[in-house]
Amino acid sequence: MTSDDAITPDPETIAGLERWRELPIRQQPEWPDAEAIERVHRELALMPPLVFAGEVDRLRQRLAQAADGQAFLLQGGDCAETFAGATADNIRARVRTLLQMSIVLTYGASVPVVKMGRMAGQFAKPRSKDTETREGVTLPAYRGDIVNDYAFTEGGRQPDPARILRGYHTAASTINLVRAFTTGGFADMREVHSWNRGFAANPANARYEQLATEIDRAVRFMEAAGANFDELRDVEFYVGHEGLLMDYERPMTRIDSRTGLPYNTSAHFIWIGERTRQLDEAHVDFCSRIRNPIGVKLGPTTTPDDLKALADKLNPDREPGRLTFITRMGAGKIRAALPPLLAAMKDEEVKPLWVTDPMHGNGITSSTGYKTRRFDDIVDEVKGFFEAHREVGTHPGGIHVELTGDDVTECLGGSEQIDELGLESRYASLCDPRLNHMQSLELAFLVAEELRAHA
Ligand SMILES: O=C[C@H](O)[C@H](O)COP(=O)(O)O
Ligand SMILES: C=C(OP(=O)(O)O)C(=O)O
Repeated sequence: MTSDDAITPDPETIAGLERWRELPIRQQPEWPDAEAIERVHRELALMPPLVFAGEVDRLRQRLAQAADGQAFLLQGGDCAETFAGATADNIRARVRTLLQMSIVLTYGASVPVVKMGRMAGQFAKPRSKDTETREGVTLPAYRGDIVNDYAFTEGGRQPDPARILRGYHTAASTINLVRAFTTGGFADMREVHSWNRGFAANPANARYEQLATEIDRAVRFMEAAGANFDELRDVEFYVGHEGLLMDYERPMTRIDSRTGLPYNTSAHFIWIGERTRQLDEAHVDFCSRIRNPIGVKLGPTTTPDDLKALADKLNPDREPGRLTFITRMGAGKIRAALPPLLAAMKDEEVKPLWVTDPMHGNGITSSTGYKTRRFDDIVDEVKGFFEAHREVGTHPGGIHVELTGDDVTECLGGSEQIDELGLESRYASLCDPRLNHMQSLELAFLVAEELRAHA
């Protein structure tokens, strides 16, 4: 379609995109210079989109299949991406880890996996407190690299609008490399062994190697029998992040010339956090007006009425694949809190996609002062998620995890048995603790077993 035959958007659609400005809003920084932020808005609004609306539509179809029990969503990446961390090595390690997890799930549970990085835009963080105090000094909390610096200095913690543009460029180079990896041969299923290269030898890797050997043998057999695996060279890979910082999300939202409808072109998938999912506030209103599939994080206090109201607001036409509920209840609560929510949506003709985030309800602080999570709690929440779906008769549709491809020591336990003293050796996250490569693979094997049992 040329710009001449672009569909003209309805003026009400355009006006609706500004409605959030009149509503209560949470978790936004106090920018020191109103003019500077306006300049950034104007500049960002002219930058090329990072994703194409047609890809967003295809993802919606894939998520509809997952909601229907025909596929499974794997969503993972850093808690908080950083500008310095957007290196080729880091991005490759994360993509490889997700590909490995996905092959474990596909092969282990015979289910197509929708692959999505918590990547290329996961730069803004909601915080429990607006400030942080260290040794008697109080400064604004770190809100992610797109807002301020982690360095605990007055200048560092000052929100800086120029960071939004750097966030855009970092997201652009990240998504560029992700696309190169996933469509340039790196993600070819015949490379299953090579994805494991470079990661330290450990029991999860050894189990993976065994599985890769089986896949290799099956692929060689099928090729000998005439199957053409060249078609499986490229993989679909999507990106998503929390749609938190409105000064980034709004300028990245554009009108699709094919349909005249608004798409947030900063990512395929946008989710609303547990702290900003109030029905009559800015984030829910804004997300209700964009075409991207929307996720909502749900903590243990969510009620069936909250769910119904969110579904009415975010998916009034009950479009398949439009709405994903990402539950993050905590291992001790999920078995009581989730079944009534599943039951409340069970009779809907078009069901939401149910995804478990076993990370955010299981945060603890170690005696040595690190934010951490126990691998056992994460596993227990995943098991509770499958149990709840079995009890109610609904589809467990996906998993959302904070992970890295690196060998960090941020979560306790796993077969490497990271203990409290071990945390400090390679703790790199600037916000919440992530699963390392081995813990991620271990979790994938567990999910594959649960999925197989559920089938
Ligand atoms: O990633 C999620 C939140 O941003 C994070 O859990 C908030 O952490 P805080 O409680 O240290 O602010
Ligand atoms: C803040 C996050 O999660 P939640 O909204 O579930 O706390 C997150 O996923 O980074």
